[in-house]
Amino acid sequence: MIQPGIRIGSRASRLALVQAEYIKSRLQQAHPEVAFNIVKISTQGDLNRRVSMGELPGVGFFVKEIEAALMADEVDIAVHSLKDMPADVPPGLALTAVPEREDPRDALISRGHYSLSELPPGAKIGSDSLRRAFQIKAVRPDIQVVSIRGNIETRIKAVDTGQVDAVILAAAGLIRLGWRDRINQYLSLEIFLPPPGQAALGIEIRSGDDRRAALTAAVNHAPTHQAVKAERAFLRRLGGGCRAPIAALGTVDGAVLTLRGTVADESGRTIITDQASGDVSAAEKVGIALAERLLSLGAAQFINKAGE
Ligand SMILES: NCc1[nH]cc(CCC(=O)O)c1CC(=O)O
Repeated sequence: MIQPGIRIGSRASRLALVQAEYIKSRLQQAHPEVAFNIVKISTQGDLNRRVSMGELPGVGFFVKEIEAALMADEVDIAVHSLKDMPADVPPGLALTAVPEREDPRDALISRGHYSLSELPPGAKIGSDSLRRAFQIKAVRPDIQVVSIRGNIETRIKAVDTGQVDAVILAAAGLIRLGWRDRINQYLSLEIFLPPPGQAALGIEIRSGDDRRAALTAAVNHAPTHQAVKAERAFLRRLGGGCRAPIAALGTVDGAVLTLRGTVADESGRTIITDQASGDVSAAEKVGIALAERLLSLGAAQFINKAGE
């Protein structure tokens, strides 16, 4: 019997296609009898590239069109950068597999190959992330953080042309695009805690599609999946849609999952960090417990305000 092909939906950006190709080849290896094809979908996030990310309404604009294609049965499997996925998966869809995480750290690319501490006084760093801006201010209050638009290539070019002295990007994206040797410094996780899901991929299908769910299991990495579940439960409990910067990273050591999390108010004046541990099988409980701890430590004041 001829098996129908499986359509893998991806954004058309270079990073998204590299990620989709990687998942396609892993799936192909695990299921040689099935044909896998990549379907490119252009998203609002790509179309609005000239608009600063902070100005775009809501979260998840990179994933929405792909989810719509999934629901409309135009594709069967979606591959997303997990950190671009909203805390809640829409009804009708399911996040079934999370492959092993790439390096979760942020990375600095600078003119003159300087590290963050070596950059000259008053240097300009290009970033569109409120989280990264606060983290920079915490160690180098003299540095000017300027808004910068565009994809990863455009941001690196801004360094090469002297528009900015440095940019901070997720190491994972740079490594996946083959630019590991452009990284001048890997920033410490102590200060630059990444947002939930950084460096991880999310494999999404229509819920109830048991055949595809079974297929995607081949690319799942259980420790990463559990870590990401904790990070996303943390995000959800804090209020996924709020504008307050939220960072979280889960790590698994044997049967113990440890989650570190940070939440800042919109001005960056108050930054609250803590960690929680628990059994790896109770990942979401760890995420919720940490969120509640941060809320009781004072995050409740600015989280609630941000939603108004
Ligand atoms: N928001 C854009 C985005 N989505 C995923 C990555 C990089 C790879 C990843 O974190 O998985 C990036 C760029 C960046 O933050 O540098």
